[in-house]
Amino acid sequence: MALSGVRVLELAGLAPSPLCGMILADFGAQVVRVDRSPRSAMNTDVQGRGKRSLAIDLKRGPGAAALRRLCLRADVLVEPFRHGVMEKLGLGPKVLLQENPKLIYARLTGFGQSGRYAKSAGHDINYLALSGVLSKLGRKDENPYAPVNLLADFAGGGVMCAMGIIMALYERTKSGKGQVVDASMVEGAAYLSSFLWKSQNLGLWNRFRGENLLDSGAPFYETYKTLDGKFMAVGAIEPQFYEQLVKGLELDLDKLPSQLSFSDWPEMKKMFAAIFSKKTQAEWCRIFDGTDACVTPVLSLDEVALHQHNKERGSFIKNDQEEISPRPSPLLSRTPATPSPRRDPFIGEHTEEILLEFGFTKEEIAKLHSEKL
Ligand SMILES: C[C@H](CCC[C@H](C)C(=O)SCCNC(=O)CCNC(=O)[C@H](O)C(C)(C)COP(=O)(O)OP(=O)(O)OC[C@H]1O[C@@H](n2cnc3c(N)ncnc32)[C@H](O)[C@@H]1OP(=O)(O)O)[C@H]1CC[C@H]2[C@@H]3[C@H](O)C[C@@H]4C[C@H](O)CC[C@]4(C)[C@H]3C[C@H](O)[C@]12C
Repeated sequence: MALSGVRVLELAGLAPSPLCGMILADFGAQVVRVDRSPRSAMNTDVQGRGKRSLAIDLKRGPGAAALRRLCLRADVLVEPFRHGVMEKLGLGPKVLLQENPKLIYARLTGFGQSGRYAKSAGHDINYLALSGVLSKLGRKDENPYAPVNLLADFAGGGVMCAMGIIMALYERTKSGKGQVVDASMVEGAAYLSSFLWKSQNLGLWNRFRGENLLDSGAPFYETYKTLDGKFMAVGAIEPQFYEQLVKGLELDLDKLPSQLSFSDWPEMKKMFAAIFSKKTQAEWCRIFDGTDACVTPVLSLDEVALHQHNKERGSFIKNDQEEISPRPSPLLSRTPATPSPRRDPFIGEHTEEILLEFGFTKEEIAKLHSEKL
């Protein structure tokens, strides 16, 4: 796999860094999640696929020293704590990069390693708010709406951090040197929304929230409820696709206001909603499947793996515990990801095995155990 042979130490975090570690593991990296001792923490990492777990108390000297030893043989360290925590543990980048100059030291935070909020707590919604993106999300006359914790935690955090790590790994093949990856979720969310910034002068966003082309303002870029209480997603932006949407709705294009007549959008949305409410989701699929009307069923998590298109591509996979989840993406033709089918690791499940692999003797391991580290 693309990342075979890459050794990653992922210090256990809440949600973003576990996704980063899982992506690296799915594409072949050996990921060791460094957990707090089993006695004190409940495992909340639901993205533990393909990882092994080592539990060690970093707050005590020998525990931090053990992590420093592990870092000597690691390619990547991912730390999910607020700014300054690792320095407090004596595990900051100055120390670890001094001891292993090839180490890629990834720091996944909400606000970054500098700036007045660097030491503040926060969650996805806070980062999304500070990025400016949240101000653009939500329906007309409603409060801004954060789409679960997908945009800052995962897209702007876990995925962006994994990308930074992989870029640093590639750069290291030329320079032979590691570096610090300062992944701020505020900046990650802002960066992935560059389109919002760059398209300001295209007239896409110059109306209030929820009144624009792509933010539920337009009748042809919206979801509509069907007779059976499900939904259809409509994305017929271009005139040639919009024409097929209108045909599928059995409307006469010539009798409708112009597609881009903003002032008519609210009335057109009501008309479309009334029409969509007359048929079931399955009936609308029979009308629109195979056309370029850009109309698709809004599938639940229970339905996605059964949808013909997703089945044909194998877009969703099952592990040994019969749990369904998305197949890693993107699909590399020659070296695809092979996600582990095994259950996620228990906290500390592989402590001894990992320490042995990283050069600790059985006596040293016994000592760490005896000192309850
Ligand atoms: C599932 C819920 C989360 C959903 C995602 C949510 C929406 C997010 O946005 S997650 C993104 C959060 N932000 C970041 O990750 C940015 C960077 N990180 C931070 O800013 C901070 O880490 C923080 C704000 C997230 C948390 O701050 P905190 O003060 O807790 O920690 P830090 O300052 O970073 O310091 C870490 C300290 O830990 C010490 N440490 C670390 N490793 C070790 C070790 N191996 N040994 C010893 N010590 C270690 C380190 O030294 C630091 O110590 P000091 O502080 O003394 O310096 C989940 C959201 C809330 C969860 C629930 C909640 O936690 C309560 C229960 C907890 C229980 O254990 C499990 C069940 C819970 C109900 C739990 C369930 C879910 O996980 C949540 C709902």
